[in-house]
Amino acid sequence: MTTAVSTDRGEAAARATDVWKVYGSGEAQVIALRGVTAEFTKGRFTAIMGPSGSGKSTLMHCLAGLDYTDRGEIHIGDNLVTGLSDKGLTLLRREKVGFIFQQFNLMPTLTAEENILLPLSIGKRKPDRAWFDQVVDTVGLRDRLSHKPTELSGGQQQRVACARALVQRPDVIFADEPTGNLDSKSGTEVLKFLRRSVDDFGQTIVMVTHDPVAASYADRVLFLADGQVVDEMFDPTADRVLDELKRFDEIVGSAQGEERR
Ligand SMILES: Nc1ncnc2c1ncn2[C@@H]1O[C@H](COP(=O)(O)OP(=O)(O)OP(=O)(O)O)[C@@H](O)[C@H]1O
Repeated sequence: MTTAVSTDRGEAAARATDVWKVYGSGEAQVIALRGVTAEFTKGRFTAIMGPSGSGKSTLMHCLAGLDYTDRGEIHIGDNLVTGLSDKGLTLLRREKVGFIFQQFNLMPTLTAEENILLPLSIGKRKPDRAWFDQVVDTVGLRDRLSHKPTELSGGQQQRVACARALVQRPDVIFADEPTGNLDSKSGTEVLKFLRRSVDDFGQTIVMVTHDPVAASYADRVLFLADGQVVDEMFDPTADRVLDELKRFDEIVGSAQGEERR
């Protein structure tokens, strides 16, 4: 497979340039990213897909300043992420980036409202009440704001996490398998919300997923294999994504067969 350099039109909200990431050393060494170059355009929804171990989470963690790169550059907007101190990274994550995780990651002792406002309170920023109301109404949580996470369904908890990410108006929201723990109805609600936040509010979203249906909500899918960007697809449908993933399986399968011979 050749390394495809990913390009997209418009201003980049996040960008990786020739990023390498190596875990471990010697025999245990794993090259998780091999020179990844990719742009994530402002106001667009991008899904990252690829086989297990292809480097999707590593790429997302490097983009979001949750992990260090070994080589190459990461930008969030005009900010160079690579080279920032721990303090600089903490500030950047707090002010520029929103996260949605598969496990929701809500604070159990706080109400839904307190969870949604937590990133703002940590950053000592005042909530814009009108915007808070709009976000809460969009995710349909108005009558659940005083509930603690244990009093909410999985889908409702993930909608709290979505609202928490959106309320701070980050440059980019990174979502790691946001529907992985949800039944298909709740998953659809979350995906529709993510789509709406792009269409109605101009939010930029980067989402790692294994699910072709989830990927079909994106504007574009970036395919990784063996730590490299190998393809991209605009205006994806679940069927086209599935076909592409099957094609990768065949290529990877035949490459492994060659190696064994
Ligand atoms: N902390 C770590 N230490 C050592 N190796 C790691 C670490 N994190 C990831 N890896 C390795 O790096 C490679 C890429 O992992 P990564 O989690 O990014 O893949 P992925 O595409 O997200 O996989 P999955 O779909 O299974 O979540 C894998 O071979 C993985 O085993």
